[in-house]
Amino acid sequence: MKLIIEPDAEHVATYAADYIKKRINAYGAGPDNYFVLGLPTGGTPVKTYKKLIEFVKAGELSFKYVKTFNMDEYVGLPEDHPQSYHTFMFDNFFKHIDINPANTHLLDGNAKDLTAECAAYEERILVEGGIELFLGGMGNDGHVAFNEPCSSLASRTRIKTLTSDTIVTNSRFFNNDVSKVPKMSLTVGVGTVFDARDVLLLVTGESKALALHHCVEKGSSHMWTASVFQHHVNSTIVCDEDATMELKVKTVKYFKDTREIIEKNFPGGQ
Ligand SMILES: N[C@@H]1[C@@H](O)[C@H](O)[C@@H](COP(=O)(O)O)O[C@@H]1O
Repeated sequence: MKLIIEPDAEHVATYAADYIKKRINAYGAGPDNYFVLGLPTGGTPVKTYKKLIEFVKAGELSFKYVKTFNMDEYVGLPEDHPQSYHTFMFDNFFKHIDINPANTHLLDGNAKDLTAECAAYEERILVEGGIELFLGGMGNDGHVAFNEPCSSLASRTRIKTLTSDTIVTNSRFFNNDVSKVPKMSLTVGVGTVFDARDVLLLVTGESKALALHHCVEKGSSHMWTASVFQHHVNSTIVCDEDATMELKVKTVKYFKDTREIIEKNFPGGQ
């Protein structure tokens, strides 16, 4: 697992958007070769989406041959609810770029058979050849997608009950009224994200510092599900300085030095 430390959230977004642009452009996507991109919701990726939109408007990037799979969705929230992840993705990203809506995939939290919906989602990802790059965020408790603490690190797409911590945290999007936050979600599993050929997680702000410490400096554990990416051959966390507050000075120095040496001498190295 690589750790890239940027000064602030704006630079994290710049790094992430540049990374995604380079990966898509280098892939040589075309009608017979779609780039499959996994996407998150949450406050953290919004700045990255803005920068990707700017690239599309400037003609530097196209989503014509990109297919997307979102990480998760609330159960029982109407698709057109202002806080559904369907609405979030459309408003913050899809409506501004040149993607064919048929190529965007989100779990249906109102499906009659939620278990079948999850199985079909896994199947769809396989049919598309797997996910090339999964962009993600991280919860304050180190969760990835809605894989709350104690989720199996091998889990697949499924129904997941939210912890009270996540419900309270997400109540900021529901007028701070916890009673309005759905208690269940559909989410890709930790294993589903792990299967992506490339994983890029964005972590900003001091509220994520303890989670970052556990995911980078402690052992991999189902208590901090994003820690599993320690075992991934091609995973990167991009964080800001505020998120490093709980890391050892030695760890921060190592990753900063490594980055400098690599960028100078071995571009593309680990
Ligand atoms: N399901 C989402 C996650 O995918 C996201 O990473 C997390 C953190 O969100 P934020 O970026 O707003 O801190 O929130 C929710 O739990």
